[in-house]
Parts: sequence; C-alpha cells; structure tokens
Amino acid sequence: MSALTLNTSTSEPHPAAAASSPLDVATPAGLEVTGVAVSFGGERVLHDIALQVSAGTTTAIVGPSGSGKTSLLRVIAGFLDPGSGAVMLRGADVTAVAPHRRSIGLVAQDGALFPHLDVAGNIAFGLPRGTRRRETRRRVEELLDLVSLDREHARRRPDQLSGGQRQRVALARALARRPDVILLDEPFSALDAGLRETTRQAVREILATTGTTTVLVTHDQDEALSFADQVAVLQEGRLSQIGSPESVYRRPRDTRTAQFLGESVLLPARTTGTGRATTALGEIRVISPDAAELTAPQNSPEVPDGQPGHGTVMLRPEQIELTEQGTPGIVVSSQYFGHDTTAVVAVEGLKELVRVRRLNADPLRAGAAVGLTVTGVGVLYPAASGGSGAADAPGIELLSPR
Ligand SMILES: Nc1ncnc2c1ncn2[C@@H]1O[C@H](COP(=O)(O)OP(=O)(O)OP(=O)(O)O)[C@@H](O)[C@H]1O
Repeated sequence: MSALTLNTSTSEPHPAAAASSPLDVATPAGLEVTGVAVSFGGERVLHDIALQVSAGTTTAIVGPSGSGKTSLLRVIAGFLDPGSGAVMLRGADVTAVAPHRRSIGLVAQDGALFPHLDVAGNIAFGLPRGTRRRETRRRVEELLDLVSLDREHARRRPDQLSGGQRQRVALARALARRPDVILLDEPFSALDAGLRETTRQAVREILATTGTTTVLVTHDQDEALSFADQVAVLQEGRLSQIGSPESVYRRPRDTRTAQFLGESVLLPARTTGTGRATTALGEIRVISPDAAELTAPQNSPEVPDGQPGHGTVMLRPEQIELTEQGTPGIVVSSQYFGHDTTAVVAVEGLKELVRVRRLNADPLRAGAAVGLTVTGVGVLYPAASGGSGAADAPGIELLSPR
C-alpha cells in the first residue's frame, strides 16, 4: 500500500535532544495532529483530521483501502504537506520541519531493508552519522537483543532472513536513534498468519519496553484491536471514531463503523425509551453509542432515555447463544474455523440473516432448527439520529414489534 519507502529516524537521541533542535521542548513526548486536510488535484482525501497519541502509547489507524491512511502517515512523517492543519511532536509544531529533522522512525510494509547491506549494516544505517565503530557495534548488538534476533544474524543479508526476521531488523533500524515516535505502515501484512501473530506480539512488547509512542496503520481490524491502546477509524478521509479498542468494537458510533470493525447483526427495532428495544430476537437491553466506558458488555450499562421510536440495534455475533427456549430459527449455513464456528440463521419476520459465533463448537447442519438468545446489551441507533439509524443498514426494513 505504501508510498513510503524510506525507513529512517534522524534526530538526536531522546531525551538528550540538542538544544537547537526544534523538538527540544519541555513537554512529554507524544503526537498531535490538528485540523489536517489533504487534497490531490483538487480532490480532498483527508478532512479536518484531529488525533492525539499520548506519550508511550500505541494508536492504530484502521480504515479500508483508499480511506487515506498512508496519506495521514505521510503527513505525520513530513513527506506530504497538509493543505491546512498542524503536526505537533512533544508539544512542538513540526509541520514545517523536514522529515529527517523530525524524531520519527518508520517501518514500511516490506521493511524496506537495503538488500546489499547485511543486518548489521542495515541497523547501523539508522544510527547518527559519525557514530564511532565500537559504539556502532555495541548499539547494533543491543538492538539485535532488543528485537530478539541472534547476534549471529548480524552478517546475514536480508534475503537470508525470514519475513518476520526482516521486520525485526526494520524495527531495530527505526529504533536505532531512539525516535520520539515510530510509524508502522502495515508492517505485518506480508507475513503469513502464524508469523504475523507472533511478530505482532513481539513488536508490541518491544515498543512497550522502550516506551515508544507508536502509530500503526492497518486495514486489518483484528490487528488494530489487538495491537493498540487507542483505535482511530478512518473512513473516506474522515476519522469516524477514536477510542479504546473495547469502546470502538462494542459501541461503534454508527452502523457503518460497526460493520467495518467486525461482523455485526443489525436488527430493526422499536425502542421503548426505557433502555430496552423490541426486536425479532425479543426484547434486548440497549445502550447508546455515546455511553460511558463499559467494563464488560454484560454489566449493567448506561441506557439511553428518550422517546419510544424506531431504530437499529447492533449486536456482535458472539452475543447470540443457541438455546432451546430462544427465538426459533433455521440454520442456513455453518462454517468451522477451529477455535470458533459461525452459523447463519434465518429468523421468521427478519429480512436479514443472523450470524452467530460460538467458541469450541461443532458446525451445525443446514436446515437444523435452533433457538437464538441474545446476551449482554445491544447498541441502539435511533432512526432519528441523523444517519445512524435503521435507514443506514442496507437491506433492512423496520419491523413492527412482535
Ligand atoms: N500522490 C497522489 N496523487 C493523487 N492521488 C493520491 C496520491 N496518493 C494517494 N492518492 C489518493 O488518495 C486517496 C487515499 O490514498 P491513501 O494511499 O492515503 O489510502 P490508504 O487508506 O492508505 O489506501 P491503501 O490501504 O489501499 O493503501 C486515494 O483515493 C488515493 O488514490
């Protein structure tokens, strides 16, 4: 995806930044983007982006292809001038600062290692110019240890490493100057599933150990939710929601964000105005997407007060259990994934099929009769909420409550 091929970090080590550095401000490390807009050939691709990343934390920017993720990363790195807005690092405005003078390390999708340099040469490339040979060797070994790569790998060329090892070298190179911020541009996407998971975990631990402020760009929702302290959802150049992984997954701002972040069950509903809604799957406790943080979806939530009316209730497939006394349905299909099993169920009176996910369960036979029971709370989008209601959910018509 990336137009970013550079992998460099070029300011002096933090916290001992040179007094003349534009980044030398007595504020905690962190990143702030305010009012950033970007256009290409008159077409706006980023609109009024505002994002704060607290020092030492990780934020994932997740969005579909073409939503503007790379453009935003390029603005932060300094490779793309925003038409308006500002980028602040550690409290200092760096919007006009050249990329190589920003204290930023970048890890590209493919690692962007130099093929003609060995591992040590690649990592040493990230060190400040003029670093003495003995110090270079010490620092390269330190960085190899940090990213859990055998020191004997130092003399290997990138094509003699596995994909996961290459990404570790890329990370070591980006960390070499102890940058204030690390930008990860889809760094795991070229790895196969197993390696992706272990590399992701390892990188997360390294970044936590070093306390590095990190921005990860990904189109992979699971990656964003599992990797980051904060998730920012980018859709068509706008940040539709920013919050903790739990809050954006459990209480997406609108049905579109809900569907992007994971499989959703969208049920036409009649709201009672008392924190409950009547749906084809029975009466469900509901919560507003704006409610305060939930500790667990089953816990007593803040419920929206208001007038009775129509709307849409969003559930996640894992919130629906199969029980004998539940709402009757017929299994249309079922898929086995090992750790979990999904089933698609037709329910009388409901135009949309209902997706159910069960842990550690056998697949169900098509045509089997099942009962569906909702657990926890649903997220209610009132139809009158201006584009977040049932009218937003494709193919769903409002039902009269049964
Ligand atoms: N240099 C450019 N010139 C013109 N249009 C561009 C340029 N770079 C990006 N765009 C357009 O800007 C929009 C956002 O692109 P961007 O690469 O930021 O999206 P993305 O979310 O990173 O996509 P992907 O995940 O597919 O890489 C797209 O419509 C793209 O075609």
